Amino acid sequence: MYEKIWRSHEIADLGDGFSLLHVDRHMLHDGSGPVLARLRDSGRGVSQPDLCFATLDHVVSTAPGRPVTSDSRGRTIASLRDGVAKAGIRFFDIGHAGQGIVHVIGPELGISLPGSVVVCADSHTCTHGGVGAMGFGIGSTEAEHVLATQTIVQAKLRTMRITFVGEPGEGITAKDLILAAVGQLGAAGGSGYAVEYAGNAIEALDVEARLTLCNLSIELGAKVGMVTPDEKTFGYLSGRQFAPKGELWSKALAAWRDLPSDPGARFDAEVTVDIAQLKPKITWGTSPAQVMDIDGIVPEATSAAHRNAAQYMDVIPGRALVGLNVDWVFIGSCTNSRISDLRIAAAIVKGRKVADHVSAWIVPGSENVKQQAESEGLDRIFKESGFEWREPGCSLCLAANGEAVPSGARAVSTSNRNFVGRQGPGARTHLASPAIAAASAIRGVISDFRDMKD
Ligand SMILES: CC(C)[C@H](C(=O)O)[C@@H](O)C(=O)O
Ligand code: SF4
Repeated sequence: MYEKIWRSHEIADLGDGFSLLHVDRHMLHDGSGPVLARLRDSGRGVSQPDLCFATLDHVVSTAPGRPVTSDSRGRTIASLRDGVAKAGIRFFDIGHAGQGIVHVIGPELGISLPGSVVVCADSHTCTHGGVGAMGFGIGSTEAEHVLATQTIVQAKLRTMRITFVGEPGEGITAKDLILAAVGQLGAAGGSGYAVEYAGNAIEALDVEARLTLCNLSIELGAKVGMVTPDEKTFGYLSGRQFAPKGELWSKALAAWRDLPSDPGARFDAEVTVDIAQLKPKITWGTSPAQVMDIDGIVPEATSAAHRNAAQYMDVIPGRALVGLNVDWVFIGSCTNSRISDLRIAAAIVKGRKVADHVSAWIVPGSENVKQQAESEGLDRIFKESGFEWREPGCSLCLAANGEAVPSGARAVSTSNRNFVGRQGPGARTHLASPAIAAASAIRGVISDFRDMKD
């Protein structure tokens, strides 16, 4: 599939493994203002503004009323607004339909399509592979090149297929599958590869779960992660705002049906992940690869890095995580902030109260997710139980917006990175699924959720 998409976008073979590729969709976020300004200052224009889509997500406040939380953030926001207005780029501003985390709105609005090349100056652009797009993160110089030419120079990646074997057990979600893969392969195990996820368990996932799965490809080191588009994908995209319509839709469908890897296709690497005995996962350390079963024990230290991670996280090798006091719970981010994630969390939270000492936030991934959740009454369920119901954005995922987990506090977070200081200086992050996060908010300690469903 990667080869097919590559070939259909290759404009020129530049030698030494590099090619010039056509870019179908360029997503911009609030880091993109300076790139637009540089392009302007160099006297060049945006070649195809219709193929660019901009939103605000990283630095905007998710508090009601959207306060501007610092002068520099205010300037960042103003710079994007100014840049997209001058370039004539479609822009989803805060408070407007369509706004949200860049990797949530791409698929949701039908901007990212099967077989398309989607780029964004953001490492989690691999997320768009959940609908069968070849999405990858680029640097800001590359983004400038894309704006000027709607093309990009890339080196072809090697291909890896990760096949999940076995039937997933009770309560296993896409987050658990991908954390298991990251744990097995390591944080650099997919480095240099475009990954295709395969197996019955992947086919059984709904489209939003496939987006969650592909989202953590970069935590494997893989720039690209994809799931074969199928009837579920087409059903999901049909009728979305920017998806093709009418005759174009029929033509697109015919092309998309040719995308799956041919039977017998050879991959540079084949990996299997056995999920027959898989348990819901949670990270104990400061890398997404430092992951364990929710009912397991923190592994014994094998290296200085391991000891440092355990020390930073204030966890003890050989002991359980379940039962450890939790101060913060964050349900959000481009990993797990879609409507299906909020429904899972709401089912656990309903009729229960968040523990008194826990600050618990729900940050919907987009305006559309927020509105859908409100139309289903999920916001009331969350608010009545003591969660904060926030505006869409990256929020506590990276703490670049005036929102942070305090130093020394322990958070259960549905995001994708648990690096030192990621959610705020000194903050301790355990990555897990929305179900584990919701259960932990209610009990006030790290919790399994499998005994909590109604
Ligand atoms: C700020 C942005 C460039 C960054 C990324 O590239 O991924 C962020 O989204 C992240 O998740 O760390
Ligand atoms: S939600 Fe987090 S991971 Fe996703 S784009 Fe925003 S900061 Fe990056």
